[in-house]
Amino acid sequence: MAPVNNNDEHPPKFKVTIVGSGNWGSVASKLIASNTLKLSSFHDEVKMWVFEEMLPGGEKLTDAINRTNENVKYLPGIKLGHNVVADPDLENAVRDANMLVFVTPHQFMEGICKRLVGKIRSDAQAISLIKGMEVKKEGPCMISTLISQQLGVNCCVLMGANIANEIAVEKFSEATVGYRGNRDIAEKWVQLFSTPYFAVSACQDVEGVELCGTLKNVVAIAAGFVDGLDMGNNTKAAIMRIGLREMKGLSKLLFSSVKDSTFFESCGVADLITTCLGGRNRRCAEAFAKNGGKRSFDDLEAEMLQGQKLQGVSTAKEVYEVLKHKGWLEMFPLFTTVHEICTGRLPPTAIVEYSEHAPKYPMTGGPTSFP
Ligand SMILES: NC(=O)c1ccc[n+]([C@@H]2O[C@H](COP(=O)([O-])OP(=O)(O)OC[C@H]3O[C@@H](n4cnc5c(N)ncnc54)[C@H](O)[C@@H]3O)[C@@H](O)[C@H]2O)c1
Ligand SMILES: O=P(O)(O)OC[C@H](O)CO
Repeated sequence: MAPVNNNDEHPPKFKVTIVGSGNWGSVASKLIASNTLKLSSFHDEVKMWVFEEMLPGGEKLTDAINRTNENVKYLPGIKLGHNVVADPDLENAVRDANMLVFVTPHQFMEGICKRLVGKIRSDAQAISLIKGMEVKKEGPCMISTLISQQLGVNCCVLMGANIANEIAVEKFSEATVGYRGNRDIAEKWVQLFSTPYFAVSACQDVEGVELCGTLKNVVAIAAGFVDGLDMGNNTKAAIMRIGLREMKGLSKLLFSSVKDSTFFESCGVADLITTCLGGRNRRCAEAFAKNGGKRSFDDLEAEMLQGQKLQGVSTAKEVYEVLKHKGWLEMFPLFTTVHEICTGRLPPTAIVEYSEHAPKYPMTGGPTSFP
C-alpha cells in the first residue's frame, strides 16, 4: 500500500475516508481523527461520507456536522475532531483516499459498492466495521467479500464489544482487526484505530471475526426476547451459551479456516456479552416481546432508534435462508427460532421452547456434530 503523495510531500502520507456517518461511523471518525493528528504518516484531514438528510430545522445534516463538529443526529454532544470533514458526495469523498473505512448499516452496502466501482484509487486498502452479510444464490456473502469483489481491494474487518455511545465518551473497550495475508496492513489499521481507551489487536481470521460480529446480532434478538418476557439471568445466560455454540458451529461449517481462538477475542464472546446486555437489537427485541409480538420491528426501530438501524432482524432472515438452503435448520434451533418469532410464525415465548424445526435438538442441547 503506497501512501498518497500530494504536492510532492516527503514522505507521502496515507489519506483516510470513512464511508458512513451513523452512530458507530461517527465514533470511528472521532477515534481515527484523533490519531491522524498524532501520527505523521497520515494526512490530518479525515473525510466522512454522509448520506444526506434534512434536519427538522431545515439544515442539511452535512452542513450541521461541519458547522458544529458534531453529528447532531446520530451522535449528539460529541466533538468529532476539527479535522473531520463531512461530505455528502460519495465519489468526491473517496477520490483521494487510500485507506477506506466502511461503516454503514449492512443493507446499504451493495448499492454503495455499485456506486463506487471504478471510483476509488487502485492502491486503496479497505476495512469494514459492518456487522451483517448478504445472501446470494451461491450462498452467504460477507460484507468484506462484497467490498473486495466489487471494488477489487483487499478488505480487513474490525469487530468487537463496541457499543458506540460508550466509546464516544472514552470508556475503555477492546476490538479485533481480522485480516488475511499481509500483517503489515492489519498493523496499519490497528495503529489508525488504537487509543488509550480503545485497545485493538489483530487476528488472522477475517471470516471468523466477521461472522462473530454478524451472528451475535441474532443472539442479541433472542436475549431481548428473554428480557421482554422477564425470564431472568439464568435464562439469558443459557441463550448466550447456546447462541455462542451456534455462532461457532455455523462459522466453522461455512469456513473451515475459522479458528476456535477467535471466539475468545473481543469480537467473539465479549461482543456477545455486551450486545446481549446493552445493544439496540436487544432493546428493540425486548419491546417486541413485551408487546407480545404485536408491534413490528420496523415500527419499533423507527420509534426507538430515530434513524439508527437494527441489523439483527435482517441478519436472522439471511441466516435462515442460508440454513434452509443448506438443509441445516434443525442443527441451529436458536437461529431458526429467532427468525420465526421475528416474522410472527412463532410467539416470543418460543425462544425457550422446542423449535418445530428442531425436534431432535431442543434448545437446551443442540447437535454434537459441530466441528
Ligand atoms: N452503533 C453501534 O454501537 C455499533 C457498534 C459496532 C458496530 N456497529 C455496526 O456498524 C454498522 C453501522 O452502524 P451505525 O451505528 O454507524 O449506523 P446507524 O445504526 O446509526 O444507522 C444510521 C446510518 O444509516 C444511514 N442511512 C440511512 N439510510 C441510508 C441509505 N439509504 N443509504 C446509506 N446510508 C443510509 C444514515 O444516514 C446513518 O448514517 C452496522 O453494521 C452496525 O452493526 C454499530
Ligand atoms: O446496538 P447493537 O445491537 O447494534 O450492537 C452494537 C455493537 O455491535 C455492539 O458491539
